[in-house]
Amino acid sequence: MAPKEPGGDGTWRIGLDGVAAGYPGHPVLSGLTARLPAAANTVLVGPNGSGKSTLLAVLAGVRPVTSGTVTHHAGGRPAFVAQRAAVPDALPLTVRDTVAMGRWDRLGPWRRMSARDRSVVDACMARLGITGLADRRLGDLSGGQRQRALVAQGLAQESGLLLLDEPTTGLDAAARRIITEVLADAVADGVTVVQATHDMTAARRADHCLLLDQGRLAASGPPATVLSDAALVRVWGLDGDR
Ligand SMILES: Nc1ncnc2c1ncn2[C@@H]1O[C@H](COP(=O)(O)OP(=O)(O)OP(=O)(O)O)[C@@H](O)[C@H]1O
Repeated sequence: MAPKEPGGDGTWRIGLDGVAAGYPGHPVLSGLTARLPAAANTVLVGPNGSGKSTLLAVLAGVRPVTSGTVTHHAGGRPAFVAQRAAVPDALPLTVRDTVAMGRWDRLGPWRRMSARDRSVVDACMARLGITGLADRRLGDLSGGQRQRALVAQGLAQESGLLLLDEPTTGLDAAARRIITEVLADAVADGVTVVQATHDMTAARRADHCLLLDQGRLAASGPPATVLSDAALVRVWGLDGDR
C-alpha cells in the first residue's frame, strides 16, 4: 500500500484557493477555497449538477482551473475511478485487463507486467471479491460487478490519493459494504480518499465533507455539522432526513 503522506501543515493533502473551473462556454466551479485532510475520507456532496464530478476532475488534474490554485502536498499521480456509466460497454476488456490497466503508469515502454504487478492485480481483485470474474468481459458484468472492477483498478495504482465518482451509487448492500470497507482500509493505510456521493449515510460517516451548491462551496467541515437539517433544506429544498 502507499505510504502515509504528510499534509501541508501535517494534516491536509490538497489545498484549493479561489478555484474556478468548467467547460468551454460553461463555467461551473467558482471561488472554491478549502483544505482536504490527508489520510482521511472526504466526501463531495451536493445536488445534481452542483459540480462534484468537475471538482474531482480538477483534483485529478484532468480538467484545468480557469483561476485560483490547487496545491497538492504530495507527489505522485492520483488514481481516478470514474462513474461506471462513463465506461463504454463495447470495450473488449476482461476484468483482469481492466484492473491491470491500473499498473500501466508503472510499466516500461513494452508494458510488460512484472511478477509484482501481477500479484498486485490479483490482490486487488481478491480484495474486491471479483477473482472469479477475472476472465469475464467488463461489458458483460452487472453494474455492481463492474463498479468493483473499476475500484480494483483504482486500488491497483497504489496511489496516495484515490478519487472516486459515486463509487457506491446503485449497488446492493453487499457490494456497497465491500467498497466502503476497502476505502476505510485505504485510509487506515494512509491513503487520502475523496469521493463524490449522493449516499447521505456514507457521507455522514466520512471524516470531512465539502457541500457544493451551484458550483460554490456552501459549507465544509465535519459531516455532522455540514449536513445539518438547515443545509438540506437550503441546498436541496428537503425537510429533514435525506
Ligand atoms: N463535458 C461537459 N461539457 C459541458 N458541460 C458539462 C460537462 N460535464 C458537466 N457539465 C456541466 O457542468 C455542471 C456540473 O456538472 P457535474 O457533472 O460536475 O455535477 P455533479 O455535481 O457531479 O452532478 P451529478 O450529481 O448529477 O453527477 C452541470 O451543469 C453539467 O451540465
